[in-house]
Amino acid sequence: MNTLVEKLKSTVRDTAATDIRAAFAADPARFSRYSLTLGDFLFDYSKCAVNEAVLAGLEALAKEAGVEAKRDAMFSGAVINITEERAVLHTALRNRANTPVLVAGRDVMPDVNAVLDAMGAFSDDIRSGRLTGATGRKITDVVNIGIGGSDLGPVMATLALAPYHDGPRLHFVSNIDGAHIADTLKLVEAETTLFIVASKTFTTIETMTNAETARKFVVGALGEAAVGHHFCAVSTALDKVAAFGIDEARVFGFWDWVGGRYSIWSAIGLPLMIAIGKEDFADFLAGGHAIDTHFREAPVRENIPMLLGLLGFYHRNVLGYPSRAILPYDQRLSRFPAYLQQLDMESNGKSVTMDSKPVEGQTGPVVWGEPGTNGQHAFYQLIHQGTTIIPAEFMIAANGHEKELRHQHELLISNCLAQSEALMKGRTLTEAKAQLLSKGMDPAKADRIAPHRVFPGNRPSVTMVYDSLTPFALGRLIALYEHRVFVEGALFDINSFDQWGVELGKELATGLLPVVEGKESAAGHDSSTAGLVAALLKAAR
Ligand SMILES: O=P(O)(O)OC[C@H]1O[C@H](O)[C@H](O)[C@@H](O)[C@@H]1O
Repeated sequence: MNTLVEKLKSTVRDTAATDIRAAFAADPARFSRYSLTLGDFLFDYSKCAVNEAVLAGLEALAKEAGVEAKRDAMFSGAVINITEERAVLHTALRNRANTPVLVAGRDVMPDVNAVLDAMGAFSDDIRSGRLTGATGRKITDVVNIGIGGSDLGPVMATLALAPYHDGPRLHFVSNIDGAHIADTLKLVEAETTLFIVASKTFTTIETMTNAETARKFVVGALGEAAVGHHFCAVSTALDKVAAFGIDEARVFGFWDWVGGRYSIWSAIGLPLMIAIGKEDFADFLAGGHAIDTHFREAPVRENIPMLLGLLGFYHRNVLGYPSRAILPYDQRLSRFPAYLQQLDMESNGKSVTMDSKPVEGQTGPVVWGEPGTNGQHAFYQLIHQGTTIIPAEFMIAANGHEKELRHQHELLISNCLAQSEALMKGRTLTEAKAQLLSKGMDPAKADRIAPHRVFPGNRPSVTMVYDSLTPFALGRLIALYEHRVFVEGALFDINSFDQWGVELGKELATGLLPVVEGKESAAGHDSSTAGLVAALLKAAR
């Protein structure tokens, strides 16, 4: 692998691959050469530092890392999450072809379909008012209590699909900060609210604590007997749910082969289904399935998730770029960067190989972003002129949902395209100076100012275009990123499906609680931690 990476570095130098501007000037067919379509989805990677030699090098890397074989192992239900000894089969949840998917020799599709049917029936009942609160009033508000993978997906997708939202209002509580649930409870009435307690493990302290607070809210307003009418749960730990007192008929299960950050397709998607209805939810699943089929079948050079993953690896390990920006020109995708932070950084923020050795080279980059055009007025300065090169990933719909505001959508499109063009083209010193002189500036001043107005250019980006942000398009986009993360993890030779890095902080927080409560001394903690505890206790009222 290392030899191939080194070879690719020389290829980049020898072929001047990073001079993207020159590559465009030399090849009028560059866009058609380095873009792909899948239905109404267009993936343009021509503004990256690639050429035939680089792509051949990346293909060789994929071969050496056995990416295709690893992909096939995932889809076939192999235990690829080796530290937790689990298969990785979120793809089964959106397997609309309904072909058998075997886990330890048993087809899981009947169970998947049974839960989907149960979710559909429950969601229909809530949306139609057949299922009411304890006093017979219709449910008008649903509060999802969950965190991480049990929150970010539903939050992101519900916002993304706002034009399809015709069910009850949705609210999301995740943070242990009492402000989150307190502010949310002010917006709802106990009589007309359904709480979904969403937790894969049903042990997560934030979720369990917020659920208890919600329970008190319901009991305080309507009495203990009302709890059954106002709560339901989503979990893999059915025994623990029973202990919380939620009726079995209101528990929607999923399985240990669904990772938290890959669980939007499972019963964790229940709030989304209640918002948009089961038919639109099925379209969302179908979008994910379309990408699965493409990922499994298309050869590497025509495979969008494969190329996106290879480009990610290339940017990180060959060109040395430490982060990537996710820039949706789609206001309703405003939580997509946050969603991808968990998907990508929790999956690929690792330092140990599948053979339990330290990784050589770099693993996952820092992932961040904001919707355009807001970002343009904030951090794009650094992307254009800073000393760090940040590959940008733009996404834009051909059509907004607001037909009457087409003019605004045209402005949005022109801004999106202008940014990637500016990043690639840049502005030379000569151009900058000529522009100032043409405005009548005196030459000495122009000499002084022009360097500040230079844009280096050759800054890479990909652009993804889709017809409009439908449930299908959203499902496709999420699955595309899931598989890109898979491809990068396969190239890094790490386990993308565990998350031990979140454990230490949790353990220490548990140990610190009695200290913060003033029940135990801070002895044994470092002086900073002890000093901070003392200051907070002193100020506590
Ligand atoms: O769904 P839960 O079991 O409550 O877990 C919620 C989240 O917490 C954990 O700390 C993990 O880092 C996440 O991957 C997970 O999504």
